[in-house]
Amino acid sequence: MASTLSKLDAACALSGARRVVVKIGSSLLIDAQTRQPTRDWLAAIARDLAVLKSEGRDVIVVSSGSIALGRGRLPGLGVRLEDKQAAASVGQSLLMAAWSTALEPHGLVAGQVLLTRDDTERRRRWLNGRATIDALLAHGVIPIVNENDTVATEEIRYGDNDRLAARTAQLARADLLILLSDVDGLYTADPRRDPAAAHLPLIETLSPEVMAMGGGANADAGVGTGGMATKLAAAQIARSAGCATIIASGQALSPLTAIREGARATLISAPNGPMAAYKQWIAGSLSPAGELRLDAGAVTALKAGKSLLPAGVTAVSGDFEKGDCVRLTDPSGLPVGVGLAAYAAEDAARIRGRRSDEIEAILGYRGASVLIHRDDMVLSDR
Ligand SMILES: Nc1ncnc2c1ncn2[C@@H]1O[C@H](COP(=O)(O)OP(=O)(O)O)[C@@H](O)[C@H]1O
Ligand SMILES: N[C@@H](CCC(=O)OP(=O)(O)O)C(=O)O
Repeated sequence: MASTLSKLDAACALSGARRVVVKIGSSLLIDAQTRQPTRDWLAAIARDLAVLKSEGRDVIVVSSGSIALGRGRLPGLGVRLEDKQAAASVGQSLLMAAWSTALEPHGLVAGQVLLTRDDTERRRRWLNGRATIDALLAHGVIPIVNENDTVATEEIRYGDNDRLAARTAQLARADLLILLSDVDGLYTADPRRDPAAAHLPLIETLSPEVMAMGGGANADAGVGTGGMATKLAAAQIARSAGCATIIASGQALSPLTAIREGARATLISAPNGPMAAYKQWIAGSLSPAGELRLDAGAVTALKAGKSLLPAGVTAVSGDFEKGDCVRLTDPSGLPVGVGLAAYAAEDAARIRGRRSDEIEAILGYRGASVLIHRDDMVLSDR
């Protein structure tokens, strides 16, 4: 009975998702013997992705494989950091070529996105990354994301693509993250070591007991980059961003179709949607670094669900960067809400009270047409 429920749950989560991030590890994409892309598997997953796109869903792929492909092309490379980075440099273009070839028969275009940890942890860069991904999706492109291994050193790495995928899901405000693995979900213990381990179809709380089932970090030293523990850590990041996670096997051809058809998998649900989680984060975890005083017209517009235009701002105070949280106040100084500024304090002060079409002439560059986008704003309940 439990497995029937699991089939419905993972399948339903996929049918209901609006924006999906699919993480694909090197072992699925690259043949261990030939060190070439697994063309049949890629062709099949491209078909799966095309189906999701044709249903109107946004799809983002997080693809590993650059280092393995680069090593295949430059077999003489050693194991030093710079050798790995050289492998990534050569392999990343091979990886993108493989993706473009696989997606082309479906009329789909692949867009390369290389991220380092700073891109999702520093809000200024985070806003830029989000805008790029949104623009790619708006043009029907499938972003193919990987870590920027050529420049990322240990201190600035995500470390594994499971976590990178969760951060990408958070950045893109996806509602579903699919981690394709060599195992069909989470078990009560490592099924390779404990044949009595039971499959868990649905996880609603990532309790310490559940987290412990993945073992410690690098529990499976020598196999990938950390086994189930990194997948659970990724699911936890996704969940706190309002994004559910499916852990499923990617070993057969067309694994996404298999999930749709009820293949066994684990669904880790998320209680709130991504937008609610994002707004909770803005309202609850960030301390405002400055203040924008609004005129009465702007206050009315915000309450009607509009974004904040520079024209409605009468004063700017504090020292904030683009992407920082700022307090919004009405003409008498009473709180209206908080939001993430699309301009730093200095530029905000220069464009306050001015029309959006004057911004470029005033600042000398074309930035956002609003000072705070409505999605990046939380109004006080008054
Ligand atoms: N509780 C668990 N449930 C399922 N798999 C587990 C568990 N604990 C450890 N594992 C191991 O994690 C492996 C999947 O992690 P990994 O090899 O990193 O996957 P991938 O290469 O697909 O990213 C499984 O093959 C399994 O041996
Ligand atoms: N960014 C690296 C992969 C990192 C990683 O987590 O790999 P994997 O365990 O195969 O998902 C690469 O492209 O080779």
